[in-house]
Amino acid sequence: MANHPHPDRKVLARTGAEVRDRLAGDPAVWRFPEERAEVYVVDDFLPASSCRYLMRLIDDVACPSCVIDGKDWPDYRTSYSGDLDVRDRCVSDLERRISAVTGIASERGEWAQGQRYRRGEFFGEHCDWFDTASTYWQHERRCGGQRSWTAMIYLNAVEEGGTTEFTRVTLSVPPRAGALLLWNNALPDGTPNPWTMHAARPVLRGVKYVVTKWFRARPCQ
Ligand SMILES: O=C(O)CCC(=O)C(=O)O
Ligand SMILES: [Fe+2]
Repeated sequence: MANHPHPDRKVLARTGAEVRDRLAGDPAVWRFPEERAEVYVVDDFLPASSCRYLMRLIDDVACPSCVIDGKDWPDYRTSYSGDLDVRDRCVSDLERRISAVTGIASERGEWAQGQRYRRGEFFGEHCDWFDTASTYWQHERRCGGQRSWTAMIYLNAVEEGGTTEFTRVTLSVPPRAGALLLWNNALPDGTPNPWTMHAARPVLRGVKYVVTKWFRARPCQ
């Protein structure tokens, strides 16, 4: 299997179809009109009180963000971030809400990560799926494998900047408090989707808070 270029292809294709069907049947979910990438939004996903609480929690746990292979990528992700403890009631409620929409059990995801961008901070262009030719893959393949879907919740609106931009398709998403942004990192056949390349543009005025949950092909906690 290690020699296969797309080791989790079958399960990612199946997960993609299951989640796609589920989202199509949910009137609260809206898909961006873009064939090449499956990107969805759910407005008013999280109540304002939870957003406020999670922003304070992120302030408590946030440390300078890292990227996989971070030493090769200085100044690529300048935000602050930290894992959110699922023993917190608000965090577990958020995890439950994400699983209710996607149908994916939270154990098939990494720990939810809170992220804060202050003025000038950003996350450079990247895809969330793993490069299976890299050395870090030897670790990731044993703990959950390839990334499947990404769920990201905006906790606040930003005065200026801080959009999430899918750079290979014409799609720019401004932060809206309580909105969930969801996308499939795989193509329908389960291989990595290069059209999901995205970036968090620099915050120009205000502060931006998000929570990200990256799902995997297999349980990883
Ligand atoms: O903050 C954003 O808008 C994007 C964050 C992101 O790309 C990620 O968490 O993988
Ligand atoms: Fe990302």
